[in-house]
This record gives sequence, structure tokens and C-alpha cells, in this order.
Amino acid sequence: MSDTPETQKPSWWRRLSSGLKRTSSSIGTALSEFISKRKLDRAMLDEIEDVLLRADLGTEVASRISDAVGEGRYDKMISASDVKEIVASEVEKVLAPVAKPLVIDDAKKPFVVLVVGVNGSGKTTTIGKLSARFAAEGRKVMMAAGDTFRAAAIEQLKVWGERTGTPVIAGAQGSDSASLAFNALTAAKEQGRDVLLIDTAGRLQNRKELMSELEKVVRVIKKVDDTAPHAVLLVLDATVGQNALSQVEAFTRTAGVTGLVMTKLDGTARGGILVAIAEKHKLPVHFIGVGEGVEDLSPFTARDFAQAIAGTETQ
Ligand SMILES: Nc1nc2c(ncn2[C@@H]2O[C@H](COP(=O)(O)OP(=O)(O)OP(=O)(O)O)[C@@H](O)[C@H]2O)c(=O)[nH]1
Repeated sequence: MSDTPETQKPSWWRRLSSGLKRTSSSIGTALSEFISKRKLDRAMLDEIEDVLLRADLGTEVASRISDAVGEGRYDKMISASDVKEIVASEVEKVLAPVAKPLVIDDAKKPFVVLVVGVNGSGKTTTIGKLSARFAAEGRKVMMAAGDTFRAAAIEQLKVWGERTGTPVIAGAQGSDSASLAFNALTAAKEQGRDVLLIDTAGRLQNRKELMSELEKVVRVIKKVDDTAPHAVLLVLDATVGQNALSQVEAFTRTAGVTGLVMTKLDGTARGGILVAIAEKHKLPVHFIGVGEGVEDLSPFTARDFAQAIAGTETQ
């Protein structure tokens, strides 16, 4: 991909790199400010580490990158672009092990995907995009409007259902989301659906009662199929920065998160948090969201993300 001219790159790449430009240019601008015409010393490495911390990369990664920059370069001239190359390469090393596709096990009928996260993180939109993707792969998909809290979420999912030709199981606003999940899974089984995507209401990770409601959804799903849910996707909004770390911890504890989707990478200076999450939690990252349209969900690739964040592609 790095040899492809900018104009020929896929649109998701352009959206990702322009979205992450705020992160990369904040890294790049800060680096250029103090790296010109100076030999590398301890003070410079400390400054580099600070820049990376401000970009949300986390202490471990920031200090590892600064060590990598220092390696064999003390008292030598170094340029900001040399440092950016090292940032890209070190970030890629952290991300490569977690960049894993969401594999649908066709032996499970349906393969149940539960989608969780805080309010407004992009769960419903992500489910809509996933339904389009799986339907395009020839799979029989069903969606469950388990966000019974918000009437608009039920409507939103129905619109996605019409758009992608996917049936949506919905209840009345305020109905019990666990029983909706139960009914949807029962219906999906009866109809021989390949994939069931279950939406859930947004909940803050520190709201105990809402988190136990999520545990109940998982318990009830297991009553129909004790191997389900087969994937639990946590949808993270990139714009929230550091708070995403505690979301990963709480939702993993409560709902057994198996993989991540990070949305809104098209408009944030805080995408660096994904690197800190990858370093700390090692959870698979399946997709990134780079816009509201159906085509704006892209499989996660370590190299593209690393280059976008370091700004090595966009100079
Ligand atoms: N720019 C951008 N906007 C997005 C992306 N994903 C979702 N959105 C927007 O974010 C807003 C919230 O998305 P929803 O899918 O409704 O979020 P939710 O998690 O289901 O919300 P709750 O049900 O309230 O918890 C909507 O306006 C979406 O269009 C993305 O990747 N980029």
C-alpha cells in the first residue's frame, strides 16, 4: 500500500489518514519543533516520549519507542522524519498481533455476535454496516434491536435492515432486552440464519445495574445455545481517548469481550489510544469505522494504521 499514490488509495484509507492527521500532525509538528539541527541526547528522547504520551500511545509504548530512537544514535544528527519512521515501525509491531479478522464459524447456526459499548459509541451503525458486509458475502443475516431503551435505535436498525435486506427482530421501546435476545436467537435458529447480530443499549461502564443487565443478556442467550454468543464486540469511540481503557476492562469483565471495533477514526486526534489498548489488553481489533456510510467499516490493518498515525504516508 505504501507504493500506491495518494489519489489511488481506497477511500477508507484517505478517511483514516485524514482523520488521524490530527494525531500525526500533532506528533509530527511537535517533533519537528525540537528535532531540527540537533544531536540526539537524553533530553531529546524525553521530549519525544512526552509527545507520544500526549498522543495517547501509553507509557510502555512511548518509552519503548524512545529507546528504539536512542539505539545507536546518541550524539548523531537525527531528523523528525527518521523519528516518524521509527514510530510507525514500533506502532506496527504492537498492532500486528491484534489485527485479526472477525472469523464467522459457519458450523454455528446462527453465529451470534453481541455488540456492546457505551452510549453513542457507534454500535447500531456498526451492526448495520456488518449486516451489509455479511449479506454481501452471501450469508443469511438477522439483526436484533436489543437497544430497547432508545426508540430511535430500533428505527435506525430497521432502516439498516431495509437497506441491506436483513430481517430485524424488535420489541416495543422499554421491553426487556434479554427476552428480546432470547426471541431473536430462537427465531434465527428456526429460520436457519447464518449470523445473528444483537444490538444492546449503550451503558456507561461504571453503572453497576446496567452492567448486570448485560450479564443477564449473555445468560439468557446461553439458554438457547450454550456456546453463544460466539463473538462479543466492544465498539469504542476513538474520540473519547483514555476513557476507552476502562471501557475495555469493564466490558471484558462483564460480557467477555472477544474483539474490538474502533469507530469515528475519521475525525479525531485521539486514535493513539488504540495502540495503548493493544499493548495492554491484546484483544483482537477486527474493524475500524471511518464514517457513517455503509462502506465506512474497514478491516483493521496494523501497517496502515501505524503509518497513518505516524504521518509517514502523508508527508
Ligand atoms: N464520523 C463517524 N460517525 C460515526 C461512526 N460510527 C458511528 N457514527 C455516528 O455516531 C453516532 C452514534 O452512532 P450509533 O450507532 O447510534 O451509536 P450507538 O452506540 O448505537 O448509540 P446508543 O444506542 O445511544 O448507545 C451516529 O450519529 C452515527 O452516525 C464513524 O465511524 N464515523
